[in-house]
Amino acid sequence: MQQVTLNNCNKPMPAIGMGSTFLSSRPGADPSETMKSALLEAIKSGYRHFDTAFIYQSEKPLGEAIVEALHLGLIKSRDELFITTKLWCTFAQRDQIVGACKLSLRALQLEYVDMYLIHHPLSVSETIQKLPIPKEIIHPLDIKGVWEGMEECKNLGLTKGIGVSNFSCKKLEELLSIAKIPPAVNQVEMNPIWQQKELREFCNAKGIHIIAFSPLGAYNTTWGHNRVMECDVLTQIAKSKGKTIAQIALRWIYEQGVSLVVKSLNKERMKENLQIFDWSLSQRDLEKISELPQHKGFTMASLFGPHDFVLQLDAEI
Ligand SMILES: NC(=O)C1=CN([C@@H]2O[C@H](COP(=O)(O)OP(=O)(O)OC[C@H]3O[C@@H](n4cnc5c(N)ncnc54)[C@H](OP(=O)(O)O)[C@@H]3O)[C@@H](O)[C@H]2O)C=CC1
Ligand SMILES: O=C[C@H](O)[C@@H](O)[C@@H](O)[C@H](O)C(=O)O
Repeated sequence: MQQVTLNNCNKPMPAIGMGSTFLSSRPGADPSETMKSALLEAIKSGYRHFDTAFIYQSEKPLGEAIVEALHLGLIKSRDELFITTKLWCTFAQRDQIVGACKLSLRALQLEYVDMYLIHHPLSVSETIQKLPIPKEIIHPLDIKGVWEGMEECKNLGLTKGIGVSNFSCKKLEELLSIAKIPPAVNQVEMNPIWQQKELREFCNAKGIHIIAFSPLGAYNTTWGHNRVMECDVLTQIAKSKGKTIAQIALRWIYEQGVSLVVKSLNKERMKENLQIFDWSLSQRDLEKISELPQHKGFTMASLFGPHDFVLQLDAEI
């Protein structure tokens, strides 16, 4: 698997990771068991990079899958894996970050993660009971305080690297102006239908590596769409190359110098999504993809409610 070198993390990151927002995928199934067996299957299929988050409830099953993988001898040591988790917005305050990271480590049964990300550029001051979230409890992020907490997690050895997610150029500028340790990565929505050209240019210039989430447009999920997987241009390219549409989308992301996290519960599709390294897109294919009409899929407003301040964050990214 191709690996990427990151600015504040001394461990290389595999360019493809397995996502883990699984909850809505199989109605009726025990989510924890479904996740654990899918994650174990992913390790068997060759995945070594895993993307989780406090809010996904997939840290515990991922931890269990890692224990089992060690037991089965699929991996010799935890060090062979690159594990990312994320600080949830209810913990996004200076004095709560180290504790939140330790909570995630306990669920994962790990002594350290490889990457710890601020999940969203906002904070929520109470535990969320139900949606929509009242606007009184959503606040702008105290970037200085929260990033100091992230730096402390790294300095304590709780995480090898630190970064952010869903950060616009504007939010990154703010962060870079105060950071002692600049962020290694920015995990954002990116796929052929939401190409993030401006953000990519900015991040390239600043040495921040982009990780694409929802690289298939979160196809067949409650929060996703079919614009990537049913795109005519991608379908034609896939046919002409004898590849699948998913492979064309993932290869395009990789050719932009971006890593990706893709989620599948299906063994065949897990393997299919890794088969993108021994062929390439032609100049003509790249041109056609660069001309595709753009549509954003994920919005923070869909999660936190259409409050002015959240809509403003969405408009920036
Ligand atoms: N930082 C953030 O705010 C966010 C981070 N993420 C992270 O990114 C990960 C990936 O993004 P996600 O939103 O899950 O969406 P993806 O774009 O990875 O799409 C996942 C969907 O595509 C299907 N799929 C996967 N591979 C194929 C294939 N080869 N052919 C056809 N269908 C396929 C899956 O179904 P099946 O399982 O049946 O194969 C699933 O329904 C998440 O799991 C999460 O870890 C996601 C959203 C926001
Ligand atoms: O409730 C929270 C959502 O499930 C959470 O997962 C989002 O933050 C986002 O869509 C993601 O997948 O990272």
